[in-house]
Amino acid sequence: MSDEILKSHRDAIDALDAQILAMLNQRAGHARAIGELKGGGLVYRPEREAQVLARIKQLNSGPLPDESVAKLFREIMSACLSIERPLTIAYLGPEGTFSQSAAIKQFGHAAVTQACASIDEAFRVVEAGAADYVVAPVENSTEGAVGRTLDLMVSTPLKVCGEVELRIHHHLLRREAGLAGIRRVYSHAQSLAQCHEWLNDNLPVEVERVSVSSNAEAARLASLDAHCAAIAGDAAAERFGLHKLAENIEDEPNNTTRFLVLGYHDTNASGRDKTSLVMSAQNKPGAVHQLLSPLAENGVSMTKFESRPSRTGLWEYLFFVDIEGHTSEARVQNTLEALRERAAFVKVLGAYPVAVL
Ligand SMILES: O=C(O)C(=O)C[C@]1(C(=O)O)C=C[C@@H](O)C=C1
Repeated sequence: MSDEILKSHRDAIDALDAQILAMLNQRAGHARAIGELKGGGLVYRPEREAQVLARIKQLNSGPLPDESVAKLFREIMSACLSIERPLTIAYLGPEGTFSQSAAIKQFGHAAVTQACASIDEAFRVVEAGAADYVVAPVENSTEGAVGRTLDLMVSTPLKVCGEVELRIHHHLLRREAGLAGIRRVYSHAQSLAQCHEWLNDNLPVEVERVSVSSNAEAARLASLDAHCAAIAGDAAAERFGLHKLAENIEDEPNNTTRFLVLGYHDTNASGRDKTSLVMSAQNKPGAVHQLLSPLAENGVSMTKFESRPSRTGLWEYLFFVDIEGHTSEARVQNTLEALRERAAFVKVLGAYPVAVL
């Protein structure tokens, strides 16, 4: 490669960087002006963010992949929003958990993330106004529903205003560089289960598997003892400065966790939305079928159905249902009206944009 050609490309990059910088600040100036128009009210607009990201992906003609440009714009909006007002996001800690990664995926790095000891506490700090939003895991593609989040959603005054899908990649992490001498592997019970085959195939049988409260806690423990390893994700590896001895060791390659974002407000329609509901049905034959028939009658598709025993009455069930569409649409309103006539209890948990990233 000739030095001259290299220099000409770097000069071009310098010139473009100066333009990009000037444009970013122009964009931030508009965001600040919008912030002033909002007059100290609601600054975070998930429907607008979803539209911005979807449009960027559509406009993109490469060579950068759609996902990369969307991630860059995620961070640009995060920085713009933080000059309107910085947001605080509560999540199930400690630092380095997948919940924290989900919070950053949704709000970008300019948001302040606040680790909480439990999902209950994360809801409570937002309900009490000590944080703006909570990001809580609701289901995993291999392990199923997160019951505690579902239970909390039944009674919280908070509304769902977004969803985040996070691919879960587990790595074997350790302070030392090689596999030799590992006596114990720490991880959350779910992650040990999700990497069961890999552990059987790659570590001696005498290596003890110890379940702890979170993957981040596992990484912390592994960082203290040269004979221990942890199974955890990238954020925990970074947080505790551990080597990745083996990457993506989950047995199921499409392992994904879905998180919900909840805050104290409703969200306008973005054009591609979902509505989450919880309702009760009587425990008698055909009750569920009868309850759900208004969906088909109004041409509304169901994207999720999860049943859970109600904690109020024996043999009564709650049904968590996600439907396509927003509560401002007539077909969704008609469906809700019909559901309210049939079910003893219906609560709209929130209407929000379908995940774009
Ligand atoms: O459009 C707005 O309401 C803005 O505040 C601007 C902006 C952006 O940077 O594009 C920032 C934050 C909002 O959550 C949505 C979009």
